[in-house]
Amino acid sequence: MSGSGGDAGGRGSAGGRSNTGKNGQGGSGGGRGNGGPRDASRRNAKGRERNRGPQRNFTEQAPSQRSRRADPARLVAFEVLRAVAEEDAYANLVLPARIRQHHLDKRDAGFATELSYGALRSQGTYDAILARCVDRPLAQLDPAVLDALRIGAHQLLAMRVPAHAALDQTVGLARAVIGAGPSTLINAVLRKVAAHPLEEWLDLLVAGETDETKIASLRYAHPEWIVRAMRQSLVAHGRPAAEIDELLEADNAAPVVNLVALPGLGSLDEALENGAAPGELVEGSALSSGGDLGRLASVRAGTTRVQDVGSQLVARALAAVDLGPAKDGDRTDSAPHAGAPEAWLDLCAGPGGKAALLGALAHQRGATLLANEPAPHRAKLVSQALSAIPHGSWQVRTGDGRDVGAEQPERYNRVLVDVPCTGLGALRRRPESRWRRSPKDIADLGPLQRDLLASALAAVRPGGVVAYVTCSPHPAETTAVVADVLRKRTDVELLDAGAALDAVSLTGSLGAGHELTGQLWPHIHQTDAMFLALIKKKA
Ligand SMILES: C[S@@+](CC[C@H](N)C(=O)[O-])C[C@H]1O[C@@H](n2cnc3c(N)ncnc32)[C@H](O)[C@@H]1O
Repeated sequence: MSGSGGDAGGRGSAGGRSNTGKNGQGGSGGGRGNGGPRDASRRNAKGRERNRGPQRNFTEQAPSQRSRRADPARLVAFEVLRAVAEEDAYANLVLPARIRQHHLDKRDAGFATELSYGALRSQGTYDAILARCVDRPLAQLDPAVLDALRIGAHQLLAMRVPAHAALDQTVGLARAVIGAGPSTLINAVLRKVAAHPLEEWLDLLVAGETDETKIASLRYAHPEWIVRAMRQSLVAHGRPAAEIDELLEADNAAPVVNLVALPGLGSLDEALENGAAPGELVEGSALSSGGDLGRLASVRAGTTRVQDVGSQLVARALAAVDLGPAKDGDRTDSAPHAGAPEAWLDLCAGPGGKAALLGALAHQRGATLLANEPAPHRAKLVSQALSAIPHGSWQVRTGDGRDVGAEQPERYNRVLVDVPCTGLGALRRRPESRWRRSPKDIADLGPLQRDLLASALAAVRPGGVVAYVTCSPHPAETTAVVADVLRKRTDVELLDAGAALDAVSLTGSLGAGHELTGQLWPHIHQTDAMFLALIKKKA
């Protein structure tokens, strides 16, 4: 047996399998030869370290006799886990900073990414395994020790790191940054973890369990309430509950990096010449080949941007709605006169991904875009995102979107309201978020989501359209919000959002529609689980 990580570099059924190669971030297999920090001799082309021997040859040295040096890539992963736990940091923000700070090369950066993301994503499953290997409740462990154990567990169970290297290096890391005492415990516990490969551990954990939610929670490393929420979401949007395993598994895969060329401004040529593949779902998109995107001139210029295809589809669907010819009867006191260029509004714009695409589309059509965002630092990001689009066709407003409807009634032809949500549809991107969120977040966000949609409906002119968007498929954030707000009004109607998504897709049949709303899925469309409702205000 080649160690539990023998083939685990990639797939498997349990949460947190590493998918290093998939997004091109490569993962150095990290294991450094026989554990020496700079021995890359065993790494393959993707930087993974092969687990050569059939045996798990652990060193017989006592932890106290081993290296006190922390391998920089493992140190970065450890620091990321610590920052997430202690400072409520976001891994995707803190990781690049630590990689720079420790001057990691590309392979080590890939390894640190795989290790930190994997250990965070699969935390629930690893904790269940560790609980069987520690003689006290995990809550009684020093949190730093627990994070070191999670890092060790991920190397042993889900990466192509030889068991002896995973063990020696994790113990060395613990000695260097926590102390000699805990390293003995870490050594003993990780030896127990290494006794079974991941699949065997999962079988042990679920043995005798009949509750499907608990089983899926352990197998796919999601909190039980999210398993239930996602199953409920599938059914609410007309998909079989049986897809839950595929959906949860998709959450554990590293998301592909998609590019968008801003219409009329950007080009994908350079990206395609550098190995990117043309996007298959929506025009003007490409699948990045990974690596440093900053080397592409159009990315540096901001005319080609990283953006999930789901986001591209919903923005394009809003822009493509046929509003028919403007009529004089559409006019209100505050509305632009008939025949005037269209006015578009992005009510919740930060950090500006969809605003950039909408801004470019608006510019192409001679329309203008107002991008609103209340958080000043995020409003700045919106301005940066829009800066590649000729000035004069867009503006940024820093303020509460709930006020816009009253301040600027019936002014806009097209309004995007991409509301703050739980992000349950984008768990792939935020490895720690599934463990941070709680059902209370859904309840807490509900009033704001309804108020923002009401403000958007007040701001749209008769004959205009509002796109209500979330990156969560949860019915409490999607269909229930739309139903509640629409129930009170007779002046609006739902357009067929599934058909609108099809109309802007290259395939023409995404299968995302259900009862006039649209829902994209990671396991079906390889996008974030974006929800779209298109609401037209009657003329
Ligand atoms: C889901 S994000 C929008 C993502 C954005 N559309 C994009 O594609 O980059 C929601 C945004 O709503 C903002 N927000 C929060 N409260 C708001 C409010 N009261 N009015 C308007 N926007 C708000 C958040 O700061 C956040 O930037």
